[in-house]
Amino acid sequence: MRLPPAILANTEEVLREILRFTAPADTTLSRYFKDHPRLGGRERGAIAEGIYNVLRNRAFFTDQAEAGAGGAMRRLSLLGLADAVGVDSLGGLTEEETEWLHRVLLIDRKLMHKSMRSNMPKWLFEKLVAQFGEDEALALADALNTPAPLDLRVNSMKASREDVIAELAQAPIAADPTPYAPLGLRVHRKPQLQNLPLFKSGAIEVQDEGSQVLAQILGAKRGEMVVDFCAGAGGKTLALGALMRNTGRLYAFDVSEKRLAKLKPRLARSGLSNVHPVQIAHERDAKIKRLAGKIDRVLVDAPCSGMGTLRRNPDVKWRQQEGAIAEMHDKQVAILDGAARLVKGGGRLVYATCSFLNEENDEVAAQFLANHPDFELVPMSKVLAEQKIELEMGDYLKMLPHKHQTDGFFAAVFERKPMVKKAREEAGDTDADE
Ligand SMILES: C[S@@+](CC[C@H](N)C(=O)[O-])C[C@H]1O[C@@H](n2cnc3c(N)ncnc32)[C@H](O)[C@@H]1O
Repeated sequence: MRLPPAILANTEEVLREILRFTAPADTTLSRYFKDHPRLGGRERGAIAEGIYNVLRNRAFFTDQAEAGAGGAMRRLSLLGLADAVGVDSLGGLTEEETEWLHRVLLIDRKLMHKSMRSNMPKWLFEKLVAQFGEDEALALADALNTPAPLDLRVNSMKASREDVIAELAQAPIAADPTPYAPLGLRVHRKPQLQNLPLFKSGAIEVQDEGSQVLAQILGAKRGEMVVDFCAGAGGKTLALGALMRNTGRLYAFDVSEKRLAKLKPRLARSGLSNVHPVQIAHERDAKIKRLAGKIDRVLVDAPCSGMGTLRRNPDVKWRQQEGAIAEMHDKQVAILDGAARLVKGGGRLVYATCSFLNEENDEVAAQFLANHPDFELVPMSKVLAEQKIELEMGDYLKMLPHKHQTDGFFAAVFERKPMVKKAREEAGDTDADE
């Protein structure tokens, strides 16, 4: 059955708002759907997919939509929708539009000029080419412009991976174990999960496999003191709490009250009682000082450009300004510095981002090591071997969608050298005499 012609007007309306780039696309889209309760599930799905297709392919679609009948916004919306559901599923098209859409969608995008094929702002593609070389930059751009699969993390406090696969099969939802994350599942298609008993009981959470690997490499163990310094809504906090088998103490710090509030219902579902959410004002907050030199493992999942998540948030590449990356770098260095004070001698600090840009990754790690002779790098190959994760890496973790089918993630692991009493006192450890 064809989609009603009205969804074209809906798509145009919301696309016009999203392309102003004053708010994240998913926020604008959710608000639009809330304001239009009569739109059905199928219509919502098509509008959302159409919009995301435009954001993914904006350079190519804009070029194609420049000439022709009707307004440019209508032509962009048509391209997004047709790419999502097929030309023949759209109602209310003129003959000319139908013919034009068929023609454009047949273009082999692999043969286009590289900057057009990348569908990225020029500055970003140039950074990618400088970092990866042209061939790999294009492979990465292609992967970033493809929708992400749906990954789940099994909450080991509530079920095993095998239990969940069997229960999902009853729904019936097919899922396979992920190759790297020991508790991950990759679901075929994208079914609604919110109403499944497995979800309501906290046995599963939606989480990209790369994000799961990040939590795993912190190596948090039973009974330890752990800090998730940039916990946000707690994606990694929940994974860490389960890895600690709900023992020890896990502090979930963040500057955002709103994000920490979103952690609360997830915590309730998870069954974890070892998590302590704490809102901090900044990375030098006095609440942190009290724990200086006492923590076994600290995760800094730093605020970043989010470029690694373009498969899910394709608007980020258009919203982010080149100059913001350098500012981000300075912020990341400052947060890592603040968090490092917490780590005890022999303890570990993990710096992570969901970006593939060297300025936010390798360069932050190098600067940290240069400024902190009391920390040394633990090569990622060693960390992964400890965790029995079969992934080939050098010094750092660099997960990339075209290589690992995950979002883009970076991580570096640092270990604090054993501290003598004076160093402990300087770190603010008031129990240094013990
Ligand atoms: C990448 S997000 C964290 C995502 C989260 N760890 C997860 O797995 O869902 C980065 C977080 O850092 C927080 N943040 C920003 N500045 C901070 C600071 N100075 N200290 C602590 N957290 C900060 C942001 O509010 C945001 O929630």
